[in-house]
Amino acid sequence: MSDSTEIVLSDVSLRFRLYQEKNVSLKEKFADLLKGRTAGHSKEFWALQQINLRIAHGERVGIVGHNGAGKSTLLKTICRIYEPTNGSLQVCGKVAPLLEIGAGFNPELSGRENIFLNGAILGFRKSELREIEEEVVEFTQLGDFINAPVKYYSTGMYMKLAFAIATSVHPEILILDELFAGGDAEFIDRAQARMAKFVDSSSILVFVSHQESLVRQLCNRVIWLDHGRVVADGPTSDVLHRYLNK
Ligand SMILES: Nc1ncnc2c1ncn2[C@@H]1O[C@H](COP(=O)(O)OP(=O)(O)OP(=O)(O)O)[C@@H](O)[C@H]1O
Repeated sequence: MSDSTEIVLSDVSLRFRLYQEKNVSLKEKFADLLKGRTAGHSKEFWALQQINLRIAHGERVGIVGHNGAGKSTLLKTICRIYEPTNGSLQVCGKVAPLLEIGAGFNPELSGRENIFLNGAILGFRKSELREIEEEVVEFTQLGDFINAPVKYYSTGMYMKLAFAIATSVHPEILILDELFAGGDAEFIDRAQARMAKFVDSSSILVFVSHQESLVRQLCNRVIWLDHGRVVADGPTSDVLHRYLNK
């Protein structure tokens, strides 16, 4: 694992266009046409605004903020699912995103087959995946369900499999969104222990959560987002203290 693993965002802003359903009269349509405006009304919305961040090797970063603050959008931008509208992004290191349960899974394939599919999407070779296959199966504790199509899995079962894959292939950068939502208490305990091991291998972790205790436990740095802007960035206890007493 290289020491140069890092994520750098320079002045990153991201704009969404919200298309609005609106009943437009024939007269308005005609006026739009004459003025050269296209049909359909859109409103611009800046989900991220001038974000400057450097996340270095060994950092475990928690992202906190109100609903709609831009946390998931920030993760998706780091994973290159969204292209910044302005600014630039540099990511050095292999990224394993664990963003939406079931993303990168084929519902018709079994859990075991999805280890290979999901692993390949994460950029790992078949031989590397064969080495981790049994360990992943064991961690999920899915029993015979591992050979059943994942379309029959519950949310919690999906999550066990997705989490086990993402944390067994030893990515340099692990990106997690609300990781433990839907998991049972026993799984959460085992997942946290596994996570601590992953974090000890000194990669980068970027973790979005509304669960203060998890952020406190896993992260050594916290970024507080508010309406798409960074309002605080620093040691976990300092930023959480400010965030919780806002
Ligand atoms: N694809 C999209 N198109 C348009 N708007 C979007 C899109 N994705 C997110 N948004 C909007 O961008 C804003 C930020 O959303 P985001 O999901 O990043 O928030 P969040 O901080 O993760 O919220 P939560 O804590 O509720 O998960 C919200 O207002 C959301 O409605």
